[in-house]
Amino acid sequence: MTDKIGADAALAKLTGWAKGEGDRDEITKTFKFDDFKTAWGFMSSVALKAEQMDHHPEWFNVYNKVEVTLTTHDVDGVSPKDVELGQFMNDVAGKLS
Ligand SMILES: C[C@H](O)[C@H](O)[C@H]1CNC2=NC(N)=NC(=O)C2=N1
Repeated sequence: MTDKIGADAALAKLTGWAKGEGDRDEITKTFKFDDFKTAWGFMSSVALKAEQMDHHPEWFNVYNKVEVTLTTHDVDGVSPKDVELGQFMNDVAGKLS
């Protein structure tokens, strides 16, 4: 079981993320890449990490853009798992950009 830390605590640790616009305790970021192939590579890397963690993003992809929302259903809010996955996404995107 993981702890709920809340969006503000997560945002203090993550570059470029923001509070989601929904009613839930969630964080969001839009990643932009050169093209669809690169966006898909990002999503593939993140998907493998998400499976390893048993922690899955909500995301929406159009061409080179991937809009991501992270929250933890098990605690009904943002947890350290969201920080870990969000940081992983930042790291992968940094290598692809
Ligand atoms: C049973 C399984 O461990 C859970 O449903 C996992 C799967 N992926 C998950 N992903 C996210 N984002 N939050 C969860 O609480 C969650 N729980």
